[in-house]
Amino acid sequence: MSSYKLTYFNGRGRGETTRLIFALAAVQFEDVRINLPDDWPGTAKADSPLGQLPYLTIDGIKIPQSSAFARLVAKRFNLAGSDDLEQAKTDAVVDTVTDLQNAYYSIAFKENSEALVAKFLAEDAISHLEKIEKIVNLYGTEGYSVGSSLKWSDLHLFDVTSNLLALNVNILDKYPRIKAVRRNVESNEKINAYLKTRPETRY
Ligand SMILES: N[C@@H](CCC(=O)N[C@@H](CS)C(=O)NCC(=O)O)C(=O)O
Repeated sequence: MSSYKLTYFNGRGRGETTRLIFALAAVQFEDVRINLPDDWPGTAKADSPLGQLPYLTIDGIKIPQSSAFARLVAKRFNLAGSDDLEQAKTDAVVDTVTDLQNAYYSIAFKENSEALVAKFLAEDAISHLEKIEKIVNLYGTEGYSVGSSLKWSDLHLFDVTSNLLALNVNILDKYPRIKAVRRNVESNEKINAYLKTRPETRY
């Protein structure tokens, strides 16, 4: 059995999808949370492979880039798709969700950004949500983004759309497929238990 250590800031951010994969697979991992500003940059930055977080240390080997290591872990625990075609569909959903994640991060940390956030919610976020609804409709069944079992794409969708719901509780009302995936993820027993005990953070 491999050992896993996730190093990230004390937030959900680009680390939470992997935490959710571990929770769903019921796999133990070390959850190292770097505190800002005290512990960053300093030695934590120097220790990271690319001067960024997150990274995952697997049996002593550090892997940067959140999608790369989330995909690896998902593959190991059968949450990445059952054949290469289903894996590609799952990756396509993940990438479509990551486009939204990147757009969200481009506005989330700006100071005095009320106007920017309002514009994002009215325009950019909607355009991304429409694409996500479309691809989930294309590849998934009710409650699943791909096929008919939970995959890491569902977990990624769940976490990233939570950021939008925190800004506008009604933002998903026009996206029934996205909402069904969220309900399915949230009602999973292992995920539900994890959500109740994880640290509460804004992002
Ligand atoms: N493509 C990378 C992006 C990593 C990234 O942008 N990390 C940010 C936090 S989410 C970071 O480390 N910022 C601090 C810094 O660059 O000093 C990934 O997905 O892991």
